[in-house]
Formats: sequence, C-alpha cells, structure tokens
Amino acid sequence: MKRIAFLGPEGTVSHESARYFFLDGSYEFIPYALMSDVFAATAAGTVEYGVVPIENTIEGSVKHHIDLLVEEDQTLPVQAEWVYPSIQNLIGIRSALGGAEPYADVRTIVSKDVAIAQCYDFLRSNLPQAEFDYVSSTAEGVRLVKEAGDSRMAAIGTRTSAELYGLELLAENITDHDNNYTRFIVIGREKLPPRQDGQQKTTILVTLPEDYPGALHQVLSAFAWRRINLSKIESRPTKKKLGNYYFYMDIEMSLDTVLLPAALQEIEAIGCQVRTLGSYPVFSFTKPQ
Ligand SMILES: O=C(O)C(=O)C[C@]1(C(=O)O)C=C[C@@H](O)C=C1
Repeated sequence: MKRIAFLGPEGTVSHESARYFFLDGSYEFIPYALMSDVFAATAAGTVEYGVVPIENTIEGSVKHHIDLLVEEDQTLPVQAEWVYPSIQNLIGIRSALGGAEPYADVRTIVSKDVAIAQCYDFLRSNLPQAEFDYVSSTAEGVRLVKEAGDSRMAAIGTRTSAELYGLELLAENITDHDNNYTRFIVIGREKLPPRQDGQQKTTILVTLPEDYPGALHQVLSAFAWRRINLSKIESRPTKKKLGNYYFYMDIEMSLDTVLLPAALQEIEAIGCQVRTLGSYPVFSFTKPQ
C-alpha cells in the first residue's frame, strides 16, 4: 500500500482533497502536523507521496509551500496536479441564545491563515468582535475548539471536520467568493499510475543572469515564438541576496516533446539557470457521483 502524507489532523481540506484524488483504496493517508513535515516525510521515504496545496482562487499562491518545494535539497518532482473546492464553514458550539444567532458568543476564531483570508469579509461583517488565533490547519482549529468545549471559540473548516470532531456548523459555506478552489500537487519520487484525460504541464524555476538587460524578455520570447503557453509566472526571492529573484513558471506542455526542451536549451544558452520541478498530468475537478 502506498502512503500519502497530508497536512493533518484528519478533516483538513488537504485530507478531503487527497481522498478525492487517490480513490481506489490502495493508499494509506498519513497526517502530519506541519507542511514542512509533509515534505520531510516524502524526502525521507517514510511516505511515497506528499499532498501540497499550492494555489487558491482567493489567496493566490501559497508562498510558503512554493518555498518548501523549491528549498528541498533534492527536487521532489511534482507528479500530478488537480483542483478541489475549498468549502469553508464556521464550526463550533451553538450559542445558548439559539436559532437566530448560533454564533453570538464567539469571541475567537481559530483557523489557518489561508482559511481566515478566504472568509475575511464574512467574519468582519458577522463577527466584528472576534479575534483571530492562527493555527497550523483548519482541522487543528476544529480539534482545539472541541478540546476547549467553549462556545466563545469557533473554527473555520470542512464539513468533514465538524462531523469528525462532533461540532456543529454555525454557518455554512462562508467563503467570500463562490468558486473557491485550491490547486493541489502531489510530490514524490515515483511516477503515479497513468490516468485518462490529464493535460500535461511542466513547472520550472528560472534564475536570470545578473546584469543582462532584457533577460526576462528573452526567456518569454523563447516560449512565445514556439507558441508554448505559460499559465503562470511568479517571482520569489532567492533568499540569498536582497533583490535576487527566481521565476516560477508553469508551462502547458510536457517535457516529452521536441519543442519544450529546445526552448529550455535556448534559455540556458543566454546564461539562465533552469531547474525542472516536474512534468506531470493536470486534472480539473469533477463532482464525485
Ligand atoms: O488547513 C487546511 O485544511 C489545509 O488543507 C491547508 C489549506 C492551505 O493552507 O492552503 C488548504 C486549502 C484550504 O483552502 C485552506 C487551507
């Protein structure tokens, strides 16, 4: 049985999403307290694969997770990407005031930074008195509210987590925008069994040569004149020197083509460093039956 590391405890969006993607019963899901533990366990071979939320409709790229992906000493290749809806709910213990004001008592919201950001407008308009307490995952917040048994605390999380920890949904689907999706990747050294219908994507990191005017323009034109589509380009600091950046690029093409390796060679020829983070299939969300 292959083991899949995810950000725990059970009931996180990552957990739901991992169970949606790895459907066929031949996988064991193992929770880790921190995303850095998910990377470390995959790097050490304690698990075969790690599930990583990488981008969200409302919050954009999860920068910390991109940094973890890049900073691993040895590349843990991306083996697949899929999209999963992040439906967040306000979870806690119903106020004694009852029906109309189920969250009237709440003074502290315990959740993950990304989840709080996804629901910020709802929280500010409906619970202006509440303070935020940031924890390592949505389900960890739910677990803590359960442990405290206090109706002055509420968490933001999945319906699954409310059921698992025996708490109530005080308000359903509270994200500020509909269509709140998270893009997940799976990292690991082994290829996944092939599936039907996945489009192909390649993710690379490009570091530009210093003092080379127009280098980024040349990089982009190497793709443009070959009509290779980029679906994302984002700069992140190298953390080695102030003002030094690398570019994280998603390319809508497999490395197993003639065109893409040729484009990468052209970029290297002008003095750029190119590191491939993976070439993998991409799946969109289809509602489970
Ligand atoms: O805390 C969780 O439930 C997670 O799975 C993590 C995470 C994230 O950090 O991006 C994943 C998706 C959600 O949209 C919010 C939080």
